[in-house]
Formats: sequence, C-alpha cells, structure tokens
Amino acid sequence: MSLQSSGRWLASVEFCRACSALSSNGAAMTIRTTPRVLSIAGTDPSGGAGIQADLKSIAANGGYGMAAVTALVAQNTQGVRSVHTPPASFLTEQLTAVSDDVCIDAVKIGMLGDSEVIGTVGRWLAEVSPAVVVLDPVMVATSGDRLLAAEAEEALRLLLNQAHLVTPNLPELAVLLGAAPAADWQEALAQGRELSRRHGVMVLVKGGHLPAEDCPDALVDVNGRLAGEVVEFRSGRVRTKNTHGTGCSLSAAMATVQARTGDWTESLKEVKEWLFGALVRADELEVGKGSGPIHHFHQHTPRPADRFSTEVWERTAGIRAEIMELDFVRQLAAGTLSEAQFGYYLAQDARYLNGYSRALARASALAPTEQEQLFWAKSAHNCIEVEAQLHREWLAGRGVQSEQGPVTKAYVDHLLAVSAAGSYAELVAAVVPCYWLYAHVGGELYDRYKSAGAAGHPYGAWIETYADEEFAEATRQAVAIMDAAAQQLPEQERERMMAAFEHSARYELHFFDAPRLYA
Ligand SMILES: Nc1ncnc2c1ncn2[C@@H]1O[C@H](COP(=O)(O)OP(=O)(O)O)[C@@H](O)[C@H]1O
Ligand SMILES: Cc1ncc(COP(=O)(O)O)c(N)n1
Repeated sequence: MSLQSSGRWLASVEFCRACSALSSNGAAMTIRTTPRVLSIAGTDPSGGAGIQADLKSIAANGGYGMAAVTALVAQNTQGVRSVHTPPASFLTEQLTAVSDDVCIDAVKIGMLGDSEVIGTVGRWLAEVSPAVVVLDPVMVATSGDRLLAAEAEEALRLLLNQAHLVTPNLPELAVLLGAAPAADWQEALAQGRELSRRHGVMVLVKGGHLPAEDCPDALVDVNGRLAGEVVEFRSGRVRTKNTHGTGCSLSAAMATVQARTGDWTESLKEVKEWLFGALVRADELEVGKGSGPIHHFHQHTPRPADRFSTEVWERTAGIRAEIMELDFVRQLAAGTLSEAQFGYYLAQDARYLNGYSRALARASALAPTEQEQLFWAKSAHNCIEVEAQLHREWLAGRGVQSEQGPVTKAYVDHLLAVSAAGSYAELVAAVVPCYWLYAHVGGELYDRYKSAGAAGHPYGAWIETYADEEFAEATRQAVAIMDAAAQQLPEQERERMMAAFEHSARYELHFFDAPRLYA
C-alpha cells in the first residue's frame, strides 16, 4: 500500500492487544497472504446473506473468516420472518473474545439493527482500531424487510467516521444523506462525493439498483486517497433473480482483498470480476424459491463439460423459434417459395461462404491443438468447394444477380471483426451458429418436407442436402471444440463468447429473412 492510498489510518501507530505486534494503523503496512477477517453482522440461516455469506465470501477471496453475531434473523430467500437481538453486552463478549486472542487484519460490518448495537461496535472499534474497516450500512433486505430501526439511522451516520470504506446501495446512500434516491449514475456519484466529504470516508457507490444495461461501481473519495476522486469499474448486468446477499458478499470481499493487496482500486477490480462470476453462476445452486444466493465458490467448482453449449443454446431459443416462423422457412418447406427468393438466398449463401471460409481459416491459425487446426482448415476448404458447387449446380442458369446483400455484408463483417480482434474462444463461438443453426433448421425443414409428402416438391433436391450425416458430425465436433474453449475461462471472457454466439445467431435469423426483403 502506498502511503498516499493508506491515508489517514497511518497517522497513528498502535499495538495489537492479541499479539503485541504493530497493529491497526501500523499493520496497514503489512500485507497478509491469508488475512484474518472478522465479520460483525446478522445471520441468514438459508446461507445467502449476512454472516453466512460473509464467511463464504472471505474464504473465496483468500481470507480466514471469523464472525461475531449482532442479530439472529429468521429469514430465507423469500423474506425475513423475525429478528432476535441478543443483549449488547453479549456482543461485546463475542468481540473481545476474538480481539483478545486474534490479530485482526480487517473487519467487515453488516447488519447492526439498533442504536445500542451500533454504540457497542463503535466502542469496540475505537479500542481495537483495526487496519481495514469496511462498513456496509445495511438498512433494508432485498426482500424489502427493514433490518435497521428507523431511529438508529443517525447513530449509523456517526459510525461512518470510524470506517475506511462504506458500501451503501443507492437507497441507503440517499438515507445517509437525507436525500431522495439517485435517479441515474451521475447523480449517484455526486451523492457519493457528498457522503465522502461529510464523513471523511471513502465510498463504494454501487449501480446494482439502477435500471441500466450494465452494472457500474465506483470508489469515490474527495480526500485524495485514490488516483482521482472517482475510480469506476463496469460490468455487464447478469440476468438472474438470484442476487440475495450480493451487497454483503461484496463488502466482505472488499475487506479481505484490501487486507491482502493494500490497494482499494486493485481490490475493487479483483472483487468485481469475482462477483460477476458468482452472479453468472448463481442459478446453478438452485437454493430456495425466492431471490437465491450467488455462487461464492464458482472459481473452485468446475462447470459440467457441456455447460457452455447448453447455456448458449437455451439463451438463443427465442431466435430459433423466430427462424422457424419466418415466411421464408415455412414457404421453403411447403414448396411455395418464389423462385426469385430462393435464387437470392442461394446467391447470398455463396457470397457468405467465401467470407465465412476466411474466418474459419483464422480459427485454424489460432487453434491450440493440431487436431483443431486441421478441423478448421478442412472446414475452410469445404466452404470454398461448396461455394463453387452452388455456382455450378444451383446458380448457373438461374440468372440471379449476386452482389453482396446488406445482411450478408453485416454478418461477414461481424465474423471478420471477431477474426481480427477477438480471442480464439470468441471466434469459435462466432462461427459455430452457422453450423449449428443450419443443421437445426435443416433438420426441421427436412422433417416438415418429408411429412408433407416429398413428391413434386420444387426445392426437394435442395432440402435433401440438409440430411447430410457428414455435416451433422462436423457440427457436433464444432460444438465440442467450443465447449472445450469455454472451459476454465474467466467469466468476462465467457460472456464475450456468449455475445459473439448470440450476434451470429441473430444474423442467421436475418439471413433467412433477407430474401423476403431484398430479392
Ligand atoms: N444483476 C447484476 N449483474 C451484475 N452485477 C450486479 C447485479 N446486481 C448487483 N450487482 C453488483 O452487486 C453489487 C451489489 O450491488 P447493489 O445491488 O447495488 O447493492 P445491494 O446488494 O447492497 O443492494 C454491486 O457491485 C453491483 O454492481
Ligand atoms: C443478516 C442480513 N444482513 C444483510 C442482509 C441484506 O442482504 P442483501 O445484500 O440481499 O440486501 C440480509 N438479508 N440479512
């Protein structure tokens, strides 16, 4: 930690009561590989929030977790049923039992419940002055239930001065300032600055409650402890209802990583990446009927091998349904498609295959194994052959003009952009939909055509080509390569694969619809 970023708590040096080593303010200088982190918070017997979430979060981020209970909360993923607060004197006993014995590297404070508990924690902090104190000013659970008595809000404001970092969500930030909740991110940052100014504390402003496509977070400090007043990190917004305990987990992780790295900016960068992964894989846990927990140990739990393809296939179900409803697909199966539209489709297909072949050649160049290199090289070669065959057997004599259409251009441009700037995994995800959707749509078309009685069908010879077992086998291989490429990838990279696949799938949809618009 640099002297600048360690800030005001380096001002005085004290000794740890537990081990007589230089502690608190001084100990901020010592970076621990496995920091000893104490959570002071309420409980959640369903394990997603409060102390239970904190302990998982601390362990998942490389710390040794400890916990002193402020309140026993009967709650689950659906809501809070009741709260039992043990006598404040017993909280003091818990806290001193730990601090008399263990050198504490960081403290995370969560639910406090009432002003008596707040006072107890405040006095203990003043005595022990831990090197890292992260305060999550818990007021209301995700379910909407109150976790802080209204009359305790002022006491909580006073406690802010004893924290190094405070992590309010947007409604909590507003209550702490006595203002209305911020309506957008700029207003949220302004409120963060104001809180930092009033209480001399660093604020982690969180964008989880904003109705936005992404999820920004920012460290805000007007007292010069960061490189700028605002240090922002953005991630995508994960589409899941399982966000119970996200704030608890984030603040416990920040306390842990800060004690490990000594750098707030570095800590938020690392924690946000971890939290994003925990949200992406939250649905795997299947805990409870309400807002379930996040997957704290996602980095330590391997995904099932076929997971990426299963997930991306589910995500694109809507696109497939739209394809099957297109006039082009219905009319091709029924044999009522106009010759002009069919010709346009074939000509664009030939155009497309030329560009697609180049993307496949690039995948071959990037492939990590000879086997994959050969697979993509063969596929690139096949595309050129099929293109030539299309011209020879299907287009010659049809008199179709074959300039590149707008959809073909957009699709090929997308593939070439990923070829030029994307990773191997991303490129593989971008090229697979052409195989997979073609095989899928072809299979359905073939079934429809057969069940309608094939005799006299004007496009029968074309539809028969869909039943090619060699192509089906190549599709299975391409999907297996994609799954292998997705294994062990960091979550952000995996999301880029998802996006590349989805874009291509959408272009497949538009490609099938283009003859109706442009033929
Ligand atoms: N759907 C989501 N996708 C990605 N990140 C999220 C999502 N929801 C919340 N977060 C992140 O989780 C953390 C907690 O956010 P927030 O919901 O604002 O606070 P709280 O859980 O305290 O109400 C923040 O880092 C926020 O950016
Ligand atoms: C004991 C306790 N502390 C905090 C929360 C807030 O949880 P969330 O992060 O979902 O708002 C909770 N539900 N229970």
